Amino acid sequence: MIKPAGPLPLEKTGSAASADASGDGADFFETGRKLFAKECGFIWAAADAAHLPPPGAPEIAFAGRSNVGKSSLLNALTNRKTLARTSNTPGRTRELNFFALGGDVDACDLRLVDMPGYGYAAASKQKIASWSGLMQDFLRGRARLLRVFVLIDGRHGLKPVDLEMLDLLDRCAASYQIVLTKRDEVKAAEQDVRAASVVAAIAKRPAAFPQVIFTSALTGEGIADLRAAIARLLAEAGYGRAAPGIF
Ligand SMILES: Nc1nc2c(ncn2[C@@H]2O[C@H](COP(=O)(O)OP(=O)(O)OP(=O)(O)O)[C@@H](O)[C@H]2O)c(=O)[nH]1
Ligand SMILES: [Mg+2]
Repeated sequence: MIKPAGPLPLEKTGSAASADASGDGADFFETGRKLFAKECGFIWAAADAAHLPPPGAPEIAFAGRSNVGKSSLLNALTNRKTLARTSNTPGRTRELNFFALGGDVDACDLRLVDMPGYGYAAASKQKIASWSGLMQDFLRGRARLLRVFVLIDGRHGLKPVDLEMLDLLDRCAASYQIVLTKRDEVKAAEQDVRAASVVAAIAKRPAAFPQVIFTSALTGEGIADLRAAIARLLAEAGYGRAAPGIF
């Protein structure tokens, strides 16, 4: 990937994601496609740490500034229009929303967590404090949280408030990976430059995965790459192919 490769066909942009992790010729694009073709449904909402779902399936979470496109990306990944509620109004998603892929709350292949956005200008101090508390409790307490995908607006790159989020993730030792969004709004000539500057900016961060994926929920660019990266992550964590029958 996961480094975007401009005009190349999508499947070719994902060479790193599709590379064989275990020496047996695994095709993570195909595994990812199959995984995300499964049924997916909303299973849980948590407005505070006391009401998180009991641990079970592996989890990945999507974080990012308000309006960056978290809910839209979740819909694109799962090929649904209205799984997660999207909005033009920043701050729409106010709780941690859990979705189950390929099962229900008790048993599924993967839980997807849509996180409330940060950097919402109109948010009160009290709201910001409760958001930070919820984030910390969630990030520190989830043994099966495999990775947090931090969405960054591809038109702007990393903002100070994004760096604060990365600091929090580093402090919580929560593995994270940057996903650039709204690729359709960025000129082809600027895409590689934007991705390279983000890769350079996170190079020394302890919990950061060093590769970046550039996506568009609108055109679908990069979505197959992201699915492949997730399939690979699951396999490397011992789920999926390592546990026959899961997917
Ligand atoms: N052009 C373009 N617009 C997008 C893309 N993804 C999301 N958007 C738009 O960005 C706005 C915000 O999208 P959401 O998915 O609701 O953003 P969010 O990050 O979930 O926002 P909060 O829940 O408020 O934190 C909507 O108007 C979307 O249509 C994209 O890939 N390309
Ligand atoms: Mg949202």
